[in-house]
Parts: sequence; C-alpha cells; structure tokens
Amino acid sequence: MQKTIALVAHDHKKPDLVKWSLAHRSELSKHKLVATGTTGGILKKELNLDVHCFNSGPLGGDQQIGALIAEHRLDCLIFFWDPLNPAPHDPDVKALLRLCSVWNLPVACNVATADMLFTSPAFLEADYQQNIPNF
Ligand SMILES: O=C(CO)COP(=O)(O)O
Repeated sequence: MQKTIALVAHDHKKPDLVKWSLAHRSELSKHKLVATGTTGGILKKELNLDVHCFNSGPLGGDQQIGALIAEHRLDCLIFFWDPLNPAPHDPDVKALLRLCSVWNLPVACNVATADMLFTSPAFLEADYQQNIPNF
C-alpha cells in the first residue's frame, strides 16, 4: 500500500537524511514523499524522485506537515531535528512532534530509529494501518 511519508531535517542533520534516504531509496520510491522546503529541494535532486515541497520549516513548513497529521493524511514522519543548535521556530518543531504523539504516528528522529521503522514488517506490510486514537 502506498503511504505518504514526510522527510524533514535541520541544517546540520541534512547530510544524515540524504545518506539515509539514498540507502532507502528503493522503499521510498514506492511512496508519496513530502518535505519541508529546503530539505525537499535537496532530496529531490539527490534521490531523483518526486518530493512535494511545503514551505521551509521556519516559514511554516513544520506546521503544514502537522496539518497533514491532524487530517490523518500522513503515515510516517522522518524528522532528523538538531539537538545541538537552537531553531528560531522551536515552538513549531515541538508542535509537530507533539502531534505525532497525539495521533500515534510513527516518527523517527534519528538514523537508528528510521532504519528500524523501514525494516519493520509491521510498518511495511501492505495492510498495516496506524492505530488512530478515538477522541
Ligand atoms: O526547519 C525545518 C524543520 O523544523 C526544516 O526546514 P527546511 O527543510 O526548509 O530546512
């Protein structure tokens, strides 16, 4: 089943995301990819895949991806955020991660977790559906 996957990385983490995405290009190519602006532009070029680019993170891109989560239109978020450098839009970053918890969305914030997610039959198998909480 085709999923919608969001890919996001802060500047110092973009090289990690590019490397990870190239390693998982074959799986990524089966899905609809969305990203924040700068991340998406880089991934499009590096992967030679279609990536829908929202605004850059500091200009509202995190919130646009958060809106997809709230509307149940996203299946997974790969978000390599930077724990060592402050972001001007830190409230948006927190809000995005918060929505992943609210809606039980699979989210990977580092290479180790992203690798496990992308090798997990529970995530990859065709009929897997996230357990959306009932509020
Ligand atoms: O800031 C970001 C996520 O919080 C990422 O934004 P860019 O992909 O535009 O750099």
